[in-house]
Amino acid sequence: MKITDITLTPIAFPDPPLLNSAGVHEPWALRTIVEVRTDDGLLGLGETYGDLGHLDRLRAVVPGLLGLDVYALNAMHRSVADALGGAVGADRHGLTGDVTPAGTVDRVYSPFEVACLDIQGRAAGVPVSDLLGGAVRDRVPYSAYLFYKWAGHPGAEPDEWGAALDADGIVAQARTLIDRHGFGSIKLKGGVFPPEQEIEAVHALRAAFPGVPLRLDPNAAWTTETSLRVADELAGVLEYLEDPTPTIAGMAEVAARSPMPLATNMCVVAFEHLPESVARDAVQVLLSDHHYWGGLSRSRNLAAICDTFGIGLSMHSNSHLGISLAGMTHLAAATPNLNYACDTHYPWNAADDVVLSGALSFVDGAVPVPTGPGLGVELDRDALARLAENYRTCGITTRDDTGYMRRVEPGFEKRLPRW
Ligand SMILES: O=C([O-])[C@@H](O)[C@@H](O)[C@H](O)[C@@H](O)C(=O)[O-]
Ligand SMILES: [Mg+2]
Repeated sequence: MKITDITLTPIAFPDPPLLNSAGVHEPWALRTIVEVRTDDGLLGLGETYGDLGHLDRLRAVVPGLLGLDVYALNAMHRSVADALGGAVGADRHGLTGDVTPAGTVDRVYSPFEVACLDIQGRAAGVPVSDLLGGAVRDRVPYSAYLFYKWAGHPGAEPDEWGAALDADGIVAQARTLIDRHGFGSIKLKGGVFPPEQEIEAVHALRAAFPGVPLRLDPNAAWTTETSLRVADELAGVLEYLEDPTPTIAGMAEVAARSPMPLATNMCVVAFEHLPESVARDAVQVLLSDHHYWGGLSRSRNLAAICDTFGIGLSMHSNSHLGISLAGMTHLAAATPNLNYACDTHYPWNAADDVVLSGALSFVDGAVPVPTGPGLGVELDRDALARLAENYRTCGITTRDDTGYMRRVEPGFEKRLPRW
């Protein structure tokens, strides 16, 4: 089954003004939809970042992939590495740490690997989870991913979610997400307000949702001292504290005295970061993400490393649509040691999905693992055309949370740590 054609379609879909330590989400989120076709007429799908630099790198590797067999994943990885020639992608799409040349290869390779696994599954008549070793669960739990947010984008009408700028707003947002989707655990994106306010919000969540596992993620907004103070105040309340402070060294310092496990999707984001992190016991829970850990198979390698070193495994997300959610769900289903509910931004963006509805849904806070061949999702061609037109007209080519925030608050600085 040789690859005969690859189509890359950059898309944009509406995104609410979600706040984080870097700034605020712009009105449009970008992705790239990857379609891989074979000589026997099969089609496989992938989804990845849409930032222009990444899109250019995707385009640059396509010629080397044409003609390869969809089973030749090692050759594909090699071909991507050769075509990139050591290039490093500057990461502007959101708080996922330092990008290295090897990490850049993994980011660019990922959507092609997913598309080839989709094709392999379709050819064999089995779901992608079977290709990854077989599902060990038939439903994948996700967490309610809460964000401080404005009522709407500046100059626009309030959106359906309304404002969440204090503890009451955060509890109300959690209630909406849990009522709609049944989530059984909660993650709060922090790093937006001084730590005291975010501690208050976590306590309010604990009071409103007793027994529900809680996480807080300030995306490296705190010094090590502040991190330890917050950790002490939230001892027994959080299941883990995510990226309180920058760097492996900083995380190790906090981890040595923290009463709860520390998690990351910022200081360990490529295989070459693992030896130091393991040696210093900087991170007790790793957030995997097939979009930058090199696709689904290499994410399973990561899971094996975590298993070996006794590191817990969770899953990270950025703004995404259904092809990504399908990939995340197959991977989580086939990863025995993925023992935390996964993150997903999907509820914030699902209204504008690019796949036909029906294949993916949240039932009691979990996505039932698709059982159809491949990823189990089909492209909605009308939606793809609409979202591609959004991309052409929205005026955004690279995610820039900080620049957008500065237009509203000219003095805003992305300073990590800030408190
Ligand atoms: O979407 C966001 O604003 C998040 O802050 C995202 O960019 C992060 O990468 C992410 O979700 C995280 O867990 O750090
Ligand atoms: Mg995080």
